[in-house]
Amino acid sequence: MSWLHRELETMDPSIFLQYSPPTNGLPQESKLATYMNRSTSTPTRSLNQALGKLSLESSPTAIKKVVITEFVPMNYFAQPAILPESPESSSPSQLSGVPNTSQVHQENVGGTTYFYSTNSDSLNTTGALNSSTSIGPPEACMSGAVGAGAASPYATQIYSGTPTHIGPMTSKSGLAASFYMPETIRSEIYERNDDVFLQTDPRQFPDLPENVEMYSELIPLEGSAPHSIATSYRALHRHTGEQYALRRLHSYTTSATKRLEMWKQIDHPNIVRFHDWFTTKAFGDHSMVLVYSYHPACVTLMNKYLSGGGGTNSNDANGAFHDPFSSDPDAPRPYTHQKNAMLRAVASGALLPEAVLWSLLVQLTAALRAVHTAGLACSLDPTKVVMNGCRVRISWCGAIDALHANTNDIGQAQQDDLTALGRLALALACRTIHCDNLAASMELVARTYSADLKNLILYLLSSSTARRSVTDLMPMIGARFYTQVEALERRADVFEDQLAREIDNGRLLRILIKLGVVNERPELNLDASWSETGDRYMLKLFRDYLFHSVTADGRPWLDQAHLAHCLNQLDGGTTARVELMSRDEQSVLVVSYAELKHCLEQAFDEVMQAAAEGP
Ligand SMILES: Nc1ncnc2c1ncn2[C@@H]1O[C@H](COP(=O)(O)OP(=O)(O)OP(=O)(O)O)[C@@H](O)[C@H]1O
Repeated sequence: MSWLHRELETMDPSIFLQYSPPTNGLPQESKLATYMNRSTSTPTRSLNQALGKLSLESSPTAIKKVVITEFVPMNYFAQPAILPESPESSSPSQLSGVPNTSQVHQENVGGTTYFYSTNSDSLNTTGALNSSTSIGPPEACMSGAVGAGAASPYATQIYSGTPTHIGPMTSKSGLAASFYMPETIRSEIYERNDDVFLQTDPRQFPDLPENVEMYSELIPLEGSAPHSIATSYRALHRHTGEQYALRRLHSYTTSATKRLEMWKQIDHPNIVRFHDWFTTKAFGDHSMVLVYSYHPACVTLMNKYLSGGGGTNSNDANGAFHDPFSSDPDAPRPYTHQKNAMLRAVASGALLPEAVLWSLLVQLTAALRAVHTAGLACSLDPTKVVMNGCRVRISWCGAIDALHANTNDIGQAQQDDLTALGRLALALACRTIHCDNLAASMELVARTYSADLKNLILYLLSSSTARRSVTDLMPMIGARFYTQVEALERRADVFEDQLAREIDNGRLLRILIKLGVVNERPELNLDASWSETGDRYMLKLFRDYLFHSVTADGRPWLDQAHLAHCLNQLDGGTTARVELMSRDEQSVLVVSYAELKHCLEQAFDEVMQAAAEGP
């Protein structure tokens, strides 16, 4: 039986097709013919000329009954290496090289007909490449960056692997562990996503107003203690859909908002951004609401390092030291208890590595520097410093200024900030806020940490009348500043690597979506000129090759690396060739990925146009 008949037998979906006389030897209803006729840039004429020389074993009848066979995947995976050599006799054109003619030749190997197209390289792949990055119209895609150069990077788009300077990242301790271990970064991102996507149902808080100015879906922030002065909420901006943190000052309002205006100008990576304020009666009183950026999965320094976060062991999941007195922070503590708490922290290995302490201090001094330079002060407090990941931010800045509008002495408030930083540094070093006995606490610091850390704390806590400044801390921080910068650079490297992977994933997803959209659309299946013909037929065979390959003994052949490799080749529209076998295994088309990509773009555009046409 000739390949032509075998093609006809598998043709789908019409039961009876009116026979059209062959044009140059190729019947028009043949899937191959419809593919080869699909555009002027394809080798229609050459193919038809080549096929015109074929001698058919039998002539088709006037009306051909088409048998629809059930698909059985039998397109055994074949490496390009096993493709037959280009037959010298069947075509004057070359298989490889840079062809400038549109020619097709064929060869029959063991009853299977191989069709070679030699013009695929001359397809205008650049345009197709650029549009492939998007599943929408070209202007909506992010292809600007890749389309700009003459040689598109997509032309060789295969995943480049992890750069050698990134890995291997074996387990590390101290700053490295929390700053740039990929697993740590990944778990931080999951935590944030959990916070954003696994949202608490606002209906759990029926007492809260549905809308407060431009904000809705108010949820009290986890951990916020209900009291009469202030409450914190997470809320959604009704227009932008973005999340914000709201700080409501109960039954309070002020017209002295000069400092709040100044806070609005401060944009610093270690300060939670203050955006706006407004007054409202939505809560049933006359409240003032301050609006801040929302940082998902935040935890206060107090909860993370100083109060044990409710953990039952001396070390909780965050590595926080559990102080048995923390349930009652106001309880008086005898000296021995303080010292014992610190010694237990030492014994249980709960003390923070010095590099982590310096990282926190560098970030906090950077924040204080920005605040003080702007002529403001922020009342540093471990319950008002939040962390997510390894980033520290001072939260609710400006709330004190709203409450004590313009009355407090900024110079004194800045000195208080430095003292508060000293207390915080000491508390972090001892893993407890109960460091009232300065001598005992400093003894522990001196025993465990460097002299620089001890001097920094002593400087900040000194009661001399000399005016202290945050810039004086720089010599004490010294070269540790470089450690922080280096850690951040390493972190940026890890992010870049992860981003490169995500970009690749995005590309492959887009191309998979396109293939899925185009292949065997049920609503167009009744149209014989669509799913089984033209560009779509090639894509269908490619889909079979990609996902339905089987081993020689008929088992599914699965190799995800091969899948990703082929999809990358398709997205890149490379000149590499792939052999696509018809489902009856009697015909094989040898096409380049550039040609397949062209088919995909055309077919996808058709679907897009059909979708845009409307009823
Ligand atoms: N900008 C922010 N984005 C996201 N979460 C935040 C932000 N600022 C603070 N948080 C989190 O909100 C929670 C509550 O903070 P809040 O300061 O209201 O707590 P609180 O201990 O009740 O303080 P107060 O008694 O002063 O109200 C904390 O767990 C903190 O991590």
